[in-house]
Amino acid sequence: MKNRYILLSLIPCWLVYKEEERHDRVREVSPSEAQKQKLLKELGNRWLPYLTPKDTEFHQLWQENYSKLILREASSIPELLHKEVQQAFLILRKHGCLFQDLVRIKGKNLLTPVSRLLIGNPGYTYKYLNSRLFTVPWPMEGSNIKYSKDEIFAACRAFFKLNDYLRKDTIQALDKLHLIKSKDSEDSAVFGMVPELSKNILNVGHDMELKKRTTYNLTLLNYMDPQEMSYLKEEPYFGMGKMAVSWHHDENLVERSTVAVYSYNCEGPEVLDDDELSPEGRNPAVWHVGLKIAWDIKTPGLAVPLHQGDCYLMLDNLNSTHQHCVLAGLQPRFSSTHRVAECSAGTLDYIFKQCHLALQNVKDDTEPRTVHLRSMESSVIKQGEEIHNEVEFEWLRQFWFHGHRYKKCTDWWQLPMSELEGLWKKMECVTNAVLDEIRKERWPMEQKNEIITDLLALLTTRQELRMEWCMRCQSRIAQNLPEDQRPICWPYWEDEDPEMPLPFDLSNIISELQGHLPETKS
Ligand SMILES: O=C(O)CCC(=O)C(=O)O
Ligand SMILES: [Fe+2]
Repeated sequence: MKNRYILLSLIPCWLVYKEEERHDRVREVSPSEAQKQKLLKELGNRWLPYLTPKDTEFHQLWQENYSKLILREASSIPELLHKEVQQAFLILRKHGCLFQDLVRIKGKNLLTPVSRLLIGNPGYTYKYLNSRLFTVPWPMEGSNIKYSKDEIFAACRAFFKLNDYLRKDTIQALDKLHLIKSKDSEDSAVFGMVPELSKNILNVGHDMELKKRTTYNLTLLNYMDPQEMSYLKEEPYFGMGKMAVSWHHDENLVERSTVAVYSYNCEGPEVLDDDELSPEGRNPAVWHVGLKIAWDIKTPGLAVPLHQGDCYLMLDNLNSTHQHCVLAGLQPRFSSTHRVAECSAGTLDYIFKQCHLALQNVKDDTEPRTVHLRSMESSVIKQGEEIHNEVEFEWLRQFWFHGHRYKKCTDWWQLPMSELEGLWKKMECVTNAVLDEIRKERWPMEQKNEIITDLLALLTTRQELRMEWCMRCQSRIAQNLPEDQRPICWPYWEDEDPEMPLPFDLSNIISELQGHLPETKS
């Protein structure tokens, strides 16, 4: 592991240039980007209107257009919970557990202004802006997790408690707004009395739906000290001032699930008197959450000030119909954003199952490097190679891209990651075995062509993604990160590596496969 940096520097630079060219060619303006540019041009130097609590129509606008945004003022939340949570934020900052993410947006590598940490169910991950974050596990019942420090354990426990509090609170809020309709009441109106049994079944459906949308499985913590940021983007449509997080919808969430946010700005010198500072618009000294309706320029935007310990809930489909942003104040500020991440392909259980599925095609009783395949059925080969790509690019490379950051809090991921690497290595042997079989004459033409066509597509993707990950790791912005966070391009190996049956660079194999296909197909 130690010599990874050395290996990385040996990646031939022509590979890098090739990849840059590819990106230039494929980089194009997405429709939403084009629409955004058009809108900004139309606006010229005018701003769209937005309201703050100083405006008389503020509450009416909120009720009419932003009713699924719920604010819970700090005073409504138990004092002890505030204490534990705020302490937890400070501990995590003290131990350097929050990191700026090197994300990829429209082919560009960018460092997020806010520093983040994902805490949640053991083995869960959350993907945003092409980066998969891995949870520092919170201590759920029955889990036995080792933390690097007792204080970090206490911090994770505090966010687990907060999560439970916010879950219960969210259920109450949804009930109050009748946002999860009881099927029971709808149906009984139509059919008269519902027999007890079917009533129970309907209630079960209702409860499941409620659970699905409120059982937060992780929280993404944010932290930023505006004084440390030399540059923050200006909010472009309304003139709301400096943004810590630009307009966005939260990604990868269960449909219609709530996002619950706890906001904690460190107290500083008393914030300047509101009206004196800015007779119009929001107070730039105070942190706010900004909301707007997506694709709507008629409805004014909303800027809601957030004071120490305030929480807000984005209920039901608010996250998809509206966008939100975070407007910076002057003091450092933390937030804990509790989400129901869509995890059908995002848990360790899931990826292990996938790997075992792929490796069902290997006969058990063989020595490590030479594997014997059970089937050369094209669908079986294809599935195996797809999973090979999935574990390599969605798990191993994503994990090592974050360097050693996870070790700061816990060694929880080390063992599963090395197990996954072992399974992936076996899949390298499978690909090698498939290639060996193809080189033999005995396969019917049609079956062979089918396998080669699928394999070619999947190996081309593998090659392209390997180059892309090398580029991401080698970018200047990545290399300038502090040592413990610096991306590691892993897995990586040299051609002569006796443990690896195939080269890292698949160009020659791809050319060979192209040569196997009949003229018309190549
Ligand atoms: O900090 C906040 O209030 C919200 C942050 C946010 O929108 C996000 O992390 O997605
Ligand atoms: Fe968000």
